[in-house]
Amino acid sequence: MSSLRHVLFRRTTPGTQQSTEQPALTRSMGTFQLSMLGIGATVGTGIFIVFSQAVPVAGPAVIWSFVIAAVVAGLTALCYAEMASAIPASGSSYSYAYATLGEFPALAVGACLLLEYGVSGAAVAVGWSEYLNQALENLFGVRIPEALSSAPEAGGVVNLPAIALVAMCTLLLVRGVRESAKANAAMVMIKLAVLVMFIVVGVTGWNQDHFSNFAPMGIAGITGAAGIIFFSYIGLDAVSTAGNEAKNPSRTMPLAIIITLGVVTALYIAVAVVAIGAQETQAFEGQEAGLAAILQTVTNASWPGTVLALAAIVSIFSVTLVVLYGQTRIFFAMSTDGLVPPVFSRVNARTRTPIAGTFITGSAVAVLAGLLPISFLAEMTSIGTLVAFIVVALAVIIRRAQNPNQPAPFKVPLYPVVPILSIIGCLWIIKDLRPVTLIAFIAWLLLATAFYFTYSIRHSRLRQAPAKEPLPVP
Ligand SMILES: NC(=[NH2+])NCCC[C@H](N)C(=O)O
Repeated sequence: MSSLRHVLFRRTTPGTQQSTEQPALTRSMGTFQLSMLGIGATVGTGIFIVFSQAVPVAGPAVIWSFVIAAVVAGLTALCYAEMASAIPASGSSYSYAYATLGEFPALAVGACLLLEYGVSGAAVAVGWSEYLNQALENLFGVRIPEALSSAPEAGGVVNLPAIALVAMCTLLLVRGVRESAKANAAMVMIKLAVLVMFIVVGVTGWNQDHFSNFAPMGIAGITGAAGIIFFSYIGLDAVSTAGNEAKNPSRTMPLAIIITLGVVTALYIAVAVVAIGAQETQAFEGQEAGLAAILQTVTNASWPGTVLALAAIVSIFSVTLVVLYGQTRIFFAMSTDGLVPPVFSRVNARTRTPIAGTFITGSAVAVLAGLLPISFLAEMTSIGTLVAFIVVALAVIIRRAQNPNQPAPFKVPLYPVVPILSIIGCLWIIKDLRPVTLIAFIAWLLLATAFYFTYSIRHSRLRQAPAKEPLPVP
């Protein structure tokens, strides 16, 4: 029994395992590209659609909901920043769990990340076809037939646009990380520009009266809406999947996480203030293209609808790209540790990308996006993400306890308040998830456990080269 425990919790320093004979990933991303990666993953469809759900719950005080959600996400972001600086590997929270908790918990976190990245990438790609159709209709008056633009569960045959989007991202990722990062940065600039445009144009419709009945649903309304809004802040952690491809990662990764947090928070809160100022509260409920409708009212023109639909297309493209990137790098990390097959860490000498692993990941995500009942899986991405967040906050505490003298270039302020509040914040959002989601999540973890005992335990790198002592964690 104690030997099984020894196996399950065996651990080592990640990032040390890249073999020297094989081609490795290259370090080409600096602070700017890494920040673009973080913003690319975070600013998605959430900010474009969240008001119709959140404003009816909180009223104009939704502004405070945005602040609260930012604080919860920010606490987590700080924990990620510390771990990214201490353990600059590519596997995000998987790698942090591997170094602090051991192999089996790390595999379970890997399963959570598969929900946060792979599955949520598919869910995001599904949303893309709707925006594509909206833009096609606005611009040319045509739509892709229902049968070819929605999955069987939604009354179609196959969701071709979703598959095409995943295919484009896959091809881009295969070409090289520098090319992908450049394309992503361009798309991020476009989506940021459109949100800034919303703020500048929207503020001209300012009406102080919209703030009069400020918090009709009180504190409960404000916190309830914060839970809904939290989704919009997910993605700050994507920076931590780039450890092996960042220049000077211990410094640039925490910096990029904090820059992402700052930019996204400032932008979201400004968008919220302007949206409330420009439109009376009652109008938000049930409003489909919320931000577009606000600008159309303010300008009395129809162009904002088209611009925002195009922005959503670009925005989702970059989310899908970054999320798919993250998934391939998480698999890369797991593969170098021997927990998933070696094909995921085979790097092509010319492109310096894990080509085969990227194609396998892309194909699986494409199938999910094109055919499967994604709405159900999408609910599970939230819990997978939140559990991964909790593990990172725990990892901060455990790492400091295990290696009190080991410096991390970035340390969370107010330790241990920040990681503890981060855990409480995540639990507080989990508590509102539906019970069925929790049950499905546990089933998913059991599946991962079965995989561990049939594959990982026998192929683990730590089995092949058993360490007498667990190596010290940096
Ligand atoms: N890693 C992820 N799960 N990214 C998707 C995050 C969604 C993004 N925050 C949005 O507002 O649309």
